[in-house]
Parts: sequence; structure tokens; C-alpha cells
Amino acid sequence: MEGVLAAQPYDALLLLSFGGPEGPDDVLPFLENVTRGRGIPRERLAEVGAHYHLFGGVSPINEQNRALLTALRDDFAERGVDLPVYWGNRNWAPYLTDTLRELVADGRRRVLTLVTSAYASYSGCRQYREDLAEALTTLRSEGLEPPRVDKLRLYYNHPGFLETVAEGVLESLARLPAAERADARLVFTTHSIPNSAADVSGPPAGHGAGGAYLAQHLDAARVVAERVGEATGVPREWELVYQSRSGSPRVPWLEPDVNDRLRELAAQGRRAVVLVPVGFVSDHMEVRFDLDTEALATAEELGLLAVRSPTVGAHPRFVAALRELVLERAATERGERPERPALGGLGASHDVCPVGCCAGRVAKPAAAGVDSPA
Ligand SMILES: CC1=C(CCC(=O)O)c2cc3nc(cc4[nH]c(cc5[nH]c(cc1n2)c(C)c5CCC(=O)O)c(CCC(=O)O)c4C)C(CCC(=O)O)=C3C
Ligand SMILES: [Fe+2]
Repeated sequence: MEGVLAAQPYDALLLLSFGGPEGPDDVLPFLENVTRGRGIPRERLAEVGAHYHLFGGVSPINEQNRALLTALRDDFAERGVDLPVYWGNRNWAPYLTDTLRELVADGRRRVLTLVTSAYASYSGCRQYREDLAEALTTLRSEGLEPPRVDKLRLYYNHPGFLETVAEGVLESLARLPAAERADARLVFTTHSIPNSAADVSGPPAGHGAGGAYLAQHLDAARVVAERVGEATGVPREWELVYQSRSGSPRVPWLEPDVNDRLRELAAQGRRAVVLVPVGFVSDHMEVRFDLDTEALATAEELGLLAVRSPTVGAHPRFVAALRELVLERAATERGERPERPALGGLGASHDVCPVGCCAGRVAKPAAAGVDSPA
């Protein structure tokens, strides 16, 4: 079958994600896993713990990943792509190291990794590569021979990602009263990160202040706003704001915060906004609490009409995009020159991270890079 050949040389796809608590007793140990060595103030931990407890101590991210796993497996089966899909997390069960042991036990030798973050940054890309390198080292120390591990290129600008986001914005606009639709501003949101982390995001060759993280988000938001403008026949005003800031208040993080910005927009007489969480791939806690709970409450308090646009989640068009990315990379690894579709002005992202890509505060080995340990 065509699909069986299409995934070679890979014999497994690994969905690699953040992980989250599954009940109240998991919340504290989960937060300790997340923040180990990251210098997060205790008060912030208590605050974030309370967000999880509002949801019964259950992070929505696991359910989101289970849905994505099922959707990928169904899509692959339907298309005859014979590639088993595994799941492992950084911060909670199923833990990455356990999943890698399972891959070895199943005889998998060439693994392609799909991370549930779409953009360049330490938290969204390199840290996962470091987790992979560490897990591979652990396996070797147990006398196991780990598989070779690659990582998919960043998919923030893949047509199947941005077209799905744009479609969600159009549906969201339709939920606003007709009289407010034309003027509604698109407020794109992403995770705030320290300015110092943003500046060094992406390849060291550089993108200027804000690094690849800022450049990629601006590019993605512009593409979506333009598509929405074309579809509705009204040029659309848009901007990028930030959410979910943590860390010390003395350290500068990307601004403005979405809540502060909503206050300014209301003060300027703006009446309606669509919040577009373009920086996130699924409706996990940052979306369900920081946007759906907190930012929507801010808007309501201000008398500002606000709707939150969907994330791509397990949308069939997005799942198809992931399959296309897997087959594209497999073809590249076989020495072919597949098309590498990308919207916007930055082009398709690299397949293999260059030296120093998305540098962290401490130099650590990272898998799936040109300088990765074999
Ligand atoms: C860029 C980025 C993404 C976006 C890309 C992506 O979507 O993956 C992301 C996603 C996520 N972040 C998540 C959760 C948390 N992030 C934290 C802390 C931090 N995140 C950071 C960055 C990012 N994080 C940073 C720079 C920190 C400071 C500490 C550090 O430098 O490492 C903390 C500690 C408490 C706090 O300070 O908030 C928690 C609990 C969850 C799970 C949600 C769920 O359970 O549903 C998800 C998907
Ligand atoms: Fe985070």
C-alpha cells in the first residue's frame, strides 16, 4: 500500500506534550515537576494550583491529547499510513522516559516526534529536545539501545494550522451580534515568556528583538487576519497580546497582558473583540482558565463583547496537516525533495535545529539537532 511506504524510514510517531494532573492529589507534585529549577515564586505556584483545583484538579490537556491521538490513529488508518502513534509527556504520566522504554520493547528504531507547541521558544521547542536527550541517556544507562529520534519542523505556518485558525475566527465572528461584527478587533494571544528568552528564540542567526517567537506569531496572526478580512470583505484590525505570565515581577516578560489590553480597548470605546489563542494548539488550562475564565470575566466587567476563538485541537484539517508533515519529513529522510508548504513571509521552518537554537539559560544536550549526541 502506498501509505506503508510513505512513512518509511520512520516506524513510530511520538506525540510529546506537557502533561497535566488527573486529580486533586496530582496538582502539587505536577507543579513541582514543572517548576523544578525554574525559579517560580511560591505564591505563583499556589495561584496556579488554585486554577487546577477549580477544574477538579484535572488538567484539560490530557483529554485533549487523547483526542488528538485517536484522531491521528484514525486518520492514518483511513489513509493507509502504517505508523503507530505513541504518547509521552514532560511533566506527568505517561512520562516520556516510560514511553521510550515501550518504543524499545516494541522494537521501534526510527521515531519522529510531534510536540504540542507550534512555535520556536525554549519552552515550546528546545526544552522538549532536552527532555528527549535526557530520556535517551537514561535508557542507555539501563543497557537499552534507544531508537534514533527526530522532531517535526515547527508547524505554526503550515496551511492546515493557519487555515483552521482562520476558520475558527470566522465562526467566532458569526457568534457576535451582527451590528458588532464589522468592527470587532482580532486580539491574538500567546504565552508570555521572558523577553530574554524571546530574544534568543529560533536559530542564533537571529530575528532581532523578540526573536523567532515574536516574528513567527506576528506572521501567523497577520496571515489569519488577512484571510478573515478577505472572507468577510472587511479589512480586519488585529494585534498580538500575551497571557499566562509567571516568574518574578522584576524580570521583564512580553507585554501587554491580555487583561490590561482589554481595559485599554474598552477605554478607547472599542465594543467587541475576538480573542484568538493562536499561540496554543489545544484548549488546555492556559486557554480554559487564563482566557475563558479570567479574560472573558475582565471583558464582561468592562462591558466589552468578547468571544474566544477555538484552538485547532483535533480538527480534521489540522490532523491532516500533521499527517502531511509526517509524510513530508519521511520523504526528505529518504532523500526526496517534497514540497514544504508554508503561509506568511518566513518560509518553512528547518527540519533539524541548528546549534544554539532557542538557547536555554544553561547549556544542556538536546536531541534532534545538528549537534545532538548520537
Ligand atoms: C511558551 C509556553 C507555552 C506555549 C506552548 C505550548 O502550548 O506548549 C507553554 C505551555 C504550557 N504551559 C503549561 C503549564 C505551565 N507552565 C508554567 C510555566 C511556564 N510556562 C512557560 C512558557 C510556555 N508554556 C514559561 C516560560 C514558564 C515559566 C517557567 C519556566 O521557565 O519554565 C507553569 C508553572 C506555573 C506558572 O508559572 O504558570 C505551568 C503549570 C501547560 C499545561 C496546561 C494544562 O495543564 O492544561 C502548557 C500547555
Ligand atoms: Fe507554560
